[in-house]
This record gives sequence, C-alpha cells and structure tokens, in this order.
Amino acid sequence: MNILIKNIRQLLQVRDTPVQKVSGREMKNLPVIENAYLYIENNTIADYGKMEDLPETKANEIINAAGKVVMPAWCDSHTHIVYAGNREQEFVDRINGLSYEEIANRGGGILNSAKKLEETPEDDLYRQSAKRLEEVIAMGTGAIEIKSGYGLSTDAELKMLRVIRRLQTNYDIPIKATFLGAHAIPANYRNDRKGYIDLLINEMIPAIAEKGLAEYVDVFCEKGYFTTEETERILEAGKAFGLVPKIHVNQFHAIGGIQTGIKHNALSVDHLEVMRDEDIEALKGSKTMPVALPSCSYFLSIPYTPARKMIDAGLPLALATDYNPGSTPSGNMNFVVATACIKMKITPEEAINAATVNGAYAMGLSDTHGSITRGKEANLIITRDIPGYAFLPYAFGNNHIDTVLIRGKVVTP
Ligand SMILES: N=CN[C@@H](CCC(=O)O)C(=O)O
Ligand SMILES: [Zn+2]
Repeated sequence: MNILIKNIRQLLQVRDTPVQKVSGREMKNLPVIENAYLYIENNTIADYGKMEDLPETKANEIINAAGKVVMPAWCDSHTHIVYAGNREQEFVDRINGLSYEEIANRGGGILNSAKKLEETPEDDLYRQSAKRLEEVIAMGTGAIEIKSGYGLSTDAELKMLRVIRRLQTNYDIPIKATFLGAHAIPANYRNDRKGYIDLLINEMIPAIAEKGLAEYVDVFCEKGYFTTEETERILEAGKAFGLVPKIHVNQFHAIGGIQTGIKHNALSVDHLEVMRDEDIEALKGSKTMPVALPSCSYFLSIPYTPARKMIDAGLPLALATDYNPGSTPSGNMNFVVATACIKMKITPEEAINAATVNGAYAMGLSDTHGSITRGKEANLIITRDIPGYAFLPYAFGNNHIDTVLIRGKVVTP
C-alpha cells in the first residue's frame, strides 16, 4: 500500500540525515517543511518535500492534510502498562493526606500491584494490557518500552514478560521489554533483602535471558528500595547476560544513582525530579539519556525535573509517560509534552524533540523511528486542523490528533 499525504500545513522533525539524539542548544531546532507532501511506500517513509516539488507517485491512497500537522509518532521510552486492576483507593488516600511513601510503607504501592497481578490470570493480564496499548497508540504513541516489576517472584516476573512478548507479537509498533524485578523488596523477603537480590541475580536474570524475554535491566535505585551498591550488583548481573541498564533514579532522593547508571553505560536514567549540580555534571559527555516523566510529577505533586537547567547545561533530554497504576495512571504523550512546556519551561521545539528523536534513542530505536527520514518506519501522527505545532502543547488537554499511522497503516478510525 502506497500513501501520499499532501497539502500538509507543517511536516515536523524532518531529518534528511538521521541523528541519534539532540542535545543542549540543538534541541531548540525542530526542522519543519511548510506546505509539504509525504509519500509512504509499504511500511516506510519513501519521500517528502514541498508541495511545489511533488513528483508523480504510484499512490493507492491520497490523504489531504490541508491545515494539518504531520509528525513522527511519539516515542514513549518508559512505561509499566502491564499491570492488573488499578490503585484508585491510594489516589483517594493521597488526597486525604497520606504520602506515596506512607502508602508504600503500609503495604500499598508496588506491593499492592504485585498482589493484584499474582491473583490475575495471564490471559486477563494480557487483555488489560492490550487495551492500554491500544489506547496509547490512538493518542499517537508509535514506539514504546514496557517494564516488568509488579511480579517480584520468578514466576510472576516471567508472566509479565510473556505478556509483553505477546504484545510484541500481536501489535505492529516496536515494543522494548525491560526486566524490573528490582522494583521493590517483596513482602516475603522483607527481612531478607539479600535473599531477594540473590534470587534476582541467580534465578530471574538467567531465566529471562535464556528465554530472550527482555533487552533491558532496570532497578528502582532509591531510599527504601535499592541502594547504589545493590543497583551495581544487579546491573552487573544483567550485563553479564547481555541486558542493557536503563534505571529509575533521583525520584525522591539523590543518592548517587545517576553516577551508578553512567558507570554501567546505562542507555537512560529516568525520573530525575531531584537533581544536584554534580548529577548534571556527571551526565555531561556521557551516552546516557536523561528521561523526565512530568505526568508523574503532576500526579504525585512532586518537583518537576529541572529540564531547563539541564538543557541549558548542554544535556539531551527525553520525555516519557511512566504510565503505571501508582504514580502515573496516564499514557498520554500529548499531555506529557504540554506539561513539559508549561511546568518545566521548555519550548515546544525542545519538548517535541524530547518526545520523538530522543525518546527513540532511549529505546535504541534512533535508526528506525523518531524522525521524518527516508527509510524510517511510517509511524506518524496527522493532527486535526491546527494553526501550527506550538498549538499542540498550548491548547493542552484537548485532543488534536486526527489520524495515527503505524507502519503505513491507518490505525485510528
Ligand atoms: N518509581 C518507581 N516505579 C514507578 C511507580 C510504581 C508504582 O507506584 O506502582 C514509577 O516509575 O513511578
Ligand atoms: Zn517507572
């Protein structure tokens, strides 16, 4: 199937020469073609340019995008969408004054989700997760990472990762699987944290690697969860089995997790709500992508990642949802981009770069996704009629998406 999209008001993120990521001042540059066409051959972007240069094509279908913006689909590099049920009650408890930490200390939080997941049959877990995946695709997500971490036993972690594998098989968007067995110490190991870490290292990681169920290894490096020393042990074990680190750090406390991640060549360090100057310094010149999760800050009323300061210091930045039942029950990348502009004071150009090309980098997908480049997969958003791309974060909370294409196929009604 060949599709011609014509009369595009603005074609965004056009990179003839693909870039791996954009950093610092480069993030202000969002390459745009006004009054453009885009030609898709089979699943990939074959050609694009200005309407006045439109060549003859063999299109089977023509989409008239007059007044609309066309751009690469969002690249959401941090989610936990495989989970069972919800944590509505904790939401109400927080409104009534309990903190996220207090709820976790009472056996709520991650352990609450682990209990629900254990009780949920695998097919049911798959159905719940597939529904979330379809919802986020309809909101413009065209590449996604999904973590385990609500299992906290070998069987339940494998169950989560098998669900991710089924999603990979049944859906056309790239899905990257991350093993997050080190999300919390489960209740049955409360008095034996070393025992749980040994289980992660000696049983879970080898089993997962043997079945090829994950590409990345993650740890929640945070006070009350895993120390930097424990994080190092787990990352080393994962690396020995070919898993690449991608870790949760600096959500509530800065305990040196960023330095640990960089030392182990983490592909990304995610959350970063609490950043010291030395953490920003450590990231300079590294290959590790800092990832901000503004919907989490919004939902938990915790600080926002100091994105402005980080970009001004020359760092790259990616934006992701963190979609999960506890800290961010939302997978809407449009809201993430708007919130980053509004609360973190980054420009629409910076936010769109962070949510496309840099998000792709944080999933190892820079060569195939995240920009309008010949040969890349045609995972695209076509907006409704809007005055220009800055309208997307400006008119926040409204749905501006008309059509989503995945591998050149229209997936929205
Ligand atoms: N911070 C750690 N993990 C998730 C939240 C987990 C939960 O509350 O279920 C996060 O990224 O925000
Ligand atoms: Zn997370």
